[in-house]
Formats: sequence, structure tokens, C-alpha cells
Amino acid sequence: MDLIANHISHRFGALDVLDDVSFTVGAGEVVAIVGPSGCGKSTLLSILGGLLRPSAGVAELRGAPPPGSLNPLTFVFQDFALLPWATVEENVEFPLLHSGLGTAERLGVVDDALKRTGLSDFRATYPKQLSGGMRQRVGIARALAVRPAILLMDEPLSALDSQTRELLMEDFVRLLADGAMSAVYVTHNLEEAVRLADRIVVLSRRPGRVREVVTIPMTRGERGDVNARGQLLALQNQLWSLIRTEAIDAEREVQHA
Ligand SMILES: Nc1ncnc2c1ncn2[C@@H]1O[C@H](COP(=O)(O)OP(=O)(O)OP(=O)(O)O)[C@@H](O)[C@H]1O
Repeated sequence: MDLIANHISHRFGALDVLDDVSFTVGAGEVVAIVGPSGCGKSTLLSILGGLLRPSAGVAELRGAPPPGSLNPLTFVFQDFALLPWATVEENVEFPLLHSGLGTAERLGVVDDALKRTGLSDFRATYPKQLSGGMRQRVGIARALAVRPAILLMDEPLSALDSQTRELLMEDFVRLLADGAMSAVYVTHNLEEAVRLADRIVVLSRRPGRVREVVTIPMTRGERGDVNARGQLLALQNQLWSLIRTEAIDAEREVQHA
């Protein structure tokens, strides 16, 4: 299933946020969106996920969802967005409650999502008893439970310390390895972008326009190798040189706002 951003523009009142943004996320592909603060990355993700109607253009899905998919698109948020009064298992089951699945099938799906995220031993635990990294794993398990074609991720690792971030990046690489799911990955972190994405859409300062699309010429597996570090760093520098000047301007603008 492909996700297509087709000439998307958006304004909030008098504020022009996105200007004629187009790209395609093919089946099994991971596309990162980077750009200066406030350039419209989260707004674009909301439009792609159908939470927000763009002022112009359209976000389209093409092709059939994977078998058994309950929802072709699902979000993973920076703040995890878990239900604090519910256990890990109940949090993961939550999006399935009105899915029409029978209890046995529902619990099977939950088991599978918990297994894939290494949470099987924590099913009866409450979010407040878990570390940030484990909470985000619950957020990911809940997203997987609807068997999505495409994960929409908004800074999913930014609330975590660097070691936990590294471990979760490895989790993402594993989860995405079979090419069954695609992802759109919004991040400020260029290291995450070059480690995880197949292509990186670089947006300009607000109103965000597609400035460049950078393709990463290595498989995700190859990027885990120590010998790939130099090449990844060079790609990160290439991205930073594309957004540096505008990031400084955007920062000044935020400080004076
Ligand atoms: N609901 C809204 N109403 C009005 N303005 C909004 C709304 N949501 C976002 N904005 C404004 O739109 C602009 C783009 O916001 P958005 O959060 O999409 O940018 P971003 O690139 O994700 O930002 P950051 O990098 O800081 O996370 C900002 O100036 C923001 O203040």
C-alpha cells in the first residue's frame, strides 16, 4: 500500500505552514521528514494520517492493505499517549475493543504485538511502573496491534535518553526488516533519520516546501555495521548543511515570537 502526499498546502488562519508538498511512501519504505523547527512536520503527519484536512492538495492511500489489517495507518507519539489506569496488555488491546474481533482472536493479536516488542513479561504492569523506553515499546505494540500498512511516527524517541534511543532504533530496524510495514518518521534527529529511513524528505523553513529528497544508499542492516559509521556521518553532515542556515533563522524567530 502506498501513501501519497499530493500537492499538500496548509494554513492555520493567516499562517502559511506547508506549501505544495508532494512525495510518495512506497510499500515497505521508510521515509523520514526533517526540517527546521516549526516548518510544518507534525502538521504534515496529521494530514497524512487523516487527522487534519489540508487547505489544498490531498493525502491518498493506494493499493490494498495487508491481510487482516484493521487500520492501514496508525500513529506512534513522542509522549507515548498511554492510558495510565490500564495495564500494558489493556493498553495494547484498547484499539481492538471495537474492531469486531472475537475475544480469542483479539488476545492472540495482543500476544503477538507484545512478543514482537519484548513485552510479554510485562503484560500486567502499569505504565507508571515502566521506564520511558518500555513505555514507548507499549506505544509501538499498540500501533502494531491494528496490523497497519503504515506507521506514522512523530519524534517517537525524543523523550528518551541516548542509550534507550539506540536500543529502540535497533527495535525499529528489526520490526521493519521484513518490509511488511512502511513508516513516515518525523524527527529533529538527523542520526535517527539516516539510520532508519530509505529516503529523507528535507523541508524548508515555514512554509515547509520539499527542499530535497535524500536517498540512503545502504540497507538498514548494513547501517548497523561499524564500518558504515563514516558514511552515515557524511550523510548526516549533508543533511545538516541543507538545513543549518534555515534552522538558525527558525530558532531566532521562535525566540522573538
Ligand atoms: N492547531 C494549530 N493552530 C494554529 N497554529 C498551529 C497549529 N498547529 C501548529 N501550528 C503552527 O504551525 C507551525 C508548524 O507547526 P508544526 O508543529 O507542524 O511544526 P514542526 O515542524 O513539527 O515543529 P517542531 O520542529 O518545532 O516540532 C508552527 O508555527 C505552529 O505554531
